[in-house]
Amino acid sequence: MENQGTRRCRVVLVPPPFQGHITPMLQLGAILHSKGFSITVAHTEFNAPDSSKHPEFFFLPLSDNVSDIDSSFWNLLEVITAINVNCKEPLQRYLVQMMEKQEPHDQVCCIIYDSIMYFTDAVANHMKLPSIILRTTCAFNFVAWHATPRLLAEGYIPLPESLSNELLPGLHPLRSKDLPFTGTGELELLEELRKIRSSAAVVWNTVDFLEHSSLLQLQQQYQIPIFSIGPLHKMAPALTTSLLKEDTSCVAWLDKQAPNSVIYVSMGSLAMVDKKELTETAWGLANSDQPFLWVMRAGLVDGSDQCVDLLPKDLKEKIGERGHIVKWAPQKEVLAHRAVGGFWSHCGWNSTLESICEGVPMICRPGFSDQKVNSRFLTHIWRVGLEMENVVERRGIERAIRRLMVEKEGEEMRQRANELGQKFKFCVQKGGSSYNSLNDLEEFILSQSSSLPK
Ligand SMILES: O=c1ccn([C@@H]2O[C@H](COP(=O)(O)OP(=O)(O)O[C@H]3O[C@H](CO)[C@@H](O)[C@H](O)[C@H]3O)[C@@H](O)[C@H]2O)c(=O)[nH]1
Repeated sequence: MENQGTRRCRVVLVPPPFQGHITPMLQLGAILHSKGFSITVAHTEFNAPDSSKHPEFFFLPLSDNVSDIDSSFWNLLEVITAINVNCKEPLQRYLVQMMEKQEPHDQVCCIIYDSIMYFTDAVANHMKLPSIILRTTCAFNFVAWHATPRLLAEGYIPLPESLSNELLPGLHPLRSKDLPFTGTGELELLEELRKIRSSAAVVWNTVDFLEHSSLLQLQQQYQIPIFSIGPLHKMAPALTTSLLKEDTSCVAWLDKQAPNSVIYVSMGSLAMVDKKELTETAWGLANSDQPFLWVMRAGLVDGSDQCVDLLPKDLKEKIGERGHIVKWAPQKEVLAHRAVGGFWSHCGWNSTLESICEGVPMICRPGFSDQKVNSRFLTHIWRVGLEMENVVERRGIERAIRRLMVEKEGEEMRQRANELGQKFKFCVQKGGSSYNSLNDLEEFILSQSSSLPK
């Protein structure tokens, strides 16, 4: 179903099938819809968004043939490659059909695709449609990616252990171990992801003041407009984008806790931990004496649907009512709750933005890719997070929780997070940088549409 009304033209969105990417794309769709554009979401059948939650969009399922391959975390590169091969023909076919039937008031005026869905560029070219890329990580992540040829030449990739703590020249504050890639195996995909191809512009889920110099650097490199209109979840009207069912029981539990007392623990939708880390984290939380809310999604430990069953009985008894465990939480609501005073996070970019917006400081336990970059900025530039070292054991965890939740150091981080959160609020308000940039994006899309053949 789709609510038409009087619309300007149609924007086709192409998100990849991952929660951390579908969310910002749907948020962008909701923003553009509120500006009068019609929205089509062309998505894979694998991990498809729930169309019933978005009656204002038209959904176009693309057959991806991913069911034939192992789609587990360990195989993400193969899944991404398969999608880019398999979805091209169906998207092109659907667009041809759509454009043959389109009414003058419902012309497709541009395609916006996530960097991961890079096949879209060829489809847009074939259809003579302008395309725009949506980037869902921080801008600095791409600054680091663009430095790959130099880092390869200087021997920083593949990563020699002896250099892992060394600050990288030209990439302050990253150390070699913070690079968003670890070896040459990922370089081919990286090369695809960092290209801007024939895109007319880039939309970035970031905030200008936070990443001003990175954005300037990328702007010079790309020579096309960059619209930084984040944080998208604050720019968009409220909408549900979860692929998993949210367990809202945690909100009633939070209501019973003291202000700023709860540490929220979540590793996002992809990052995993091993059984030892799960147990050590649980002991650290149990021994910290702080109340905690923990998201143990199915698969957080590889192969386990009920991760809570992996915890020993005596540990569960010690935790008792002080810990509340769910499989998936309404995270934005949780972070905005007065009881939540800290976030133990894998530092995905959405979680990072959501936490800062609510003034919640973090314990940073990055897993892979841009998470390491985000963690470094959170801990060493914005100073709203504590870094968890690689060896995760109960005493270190207990100590980190106390530092964040009880000690002055944590209070100061909370204050800085609050100040950053306030600045974010100004950016999305009338006259703020993201607000203005969105108006520019709107004009830009309309200017692209006026040059299309009628
Ligand atoms: O119980 C939960 C846990 C998470 N979320 C939401 O899920 C999203 C998770 O996104 P993110 O924090 O970015 O983590 P990932 O799911 O790991 O996201 C992938 O995509 C991000 C954006 O490109 C990257 O920054 C990450 O490294 C990559 O793993 C956020 O919006 C959360 O609010 C919930 O709603 N409930």
